[in-house]
Amino acid sequence: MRRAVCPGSFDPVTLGHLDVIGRAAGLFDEVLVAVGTNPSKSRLFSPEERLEMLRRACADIEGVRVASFSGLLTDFCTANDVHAIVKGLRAGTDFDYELPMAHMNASLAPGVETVYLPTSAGWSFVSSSLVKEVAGFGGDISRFVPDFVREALIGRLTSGDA
Ligand SMILES: Cc1cn(CCC(=O)O)c2ccccc12
Repeated sequence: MRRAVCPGSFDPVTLGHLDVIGRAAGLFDEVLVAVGTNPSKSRLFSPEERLEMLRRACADIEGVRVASFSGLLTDFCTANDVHAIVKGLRAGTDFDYELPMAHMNASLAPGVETVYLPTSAGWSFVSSSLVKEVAGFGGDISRFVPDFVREALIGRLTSGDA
């Protein structure tokens, strides 16, 4: 069983994430989409909300499971018999940020490889942060997230809980 992990904060999940997750599912027997629940970072959605949105968004992708993790990603990999970390890259800046982590992870868990998938060109500019910013100014984000995520995001931004 070749199992991979797709880690992220997914605050919230975007269609760019789902593009990479779906392609990773075609490369491995199983893909664990892992939501990082690092308490020191403030997020718009709670870990439970992010997990629920991911589970709904990935429900139709065969071979994908959603989980959460805190602490070291390599510890999650060891505990779940994961052999590869799959990262989506949008631009060179993503690579510059990701490469040191790949070397550190290889040092911490020599049996776990990092695999990069370039996002499809149409999603190269899409990030959770930018989607939240655009939605906050009333912009149309319907092309970048599932409908139920758009509704949840607008609800959160207009409820004053953001
Ligand atoms: C492009 C891209 C960025 N990330 C991290 C995003 C995050 O940390 O929320 C991904 C996670 C899974 C699949 C693709 C991606």
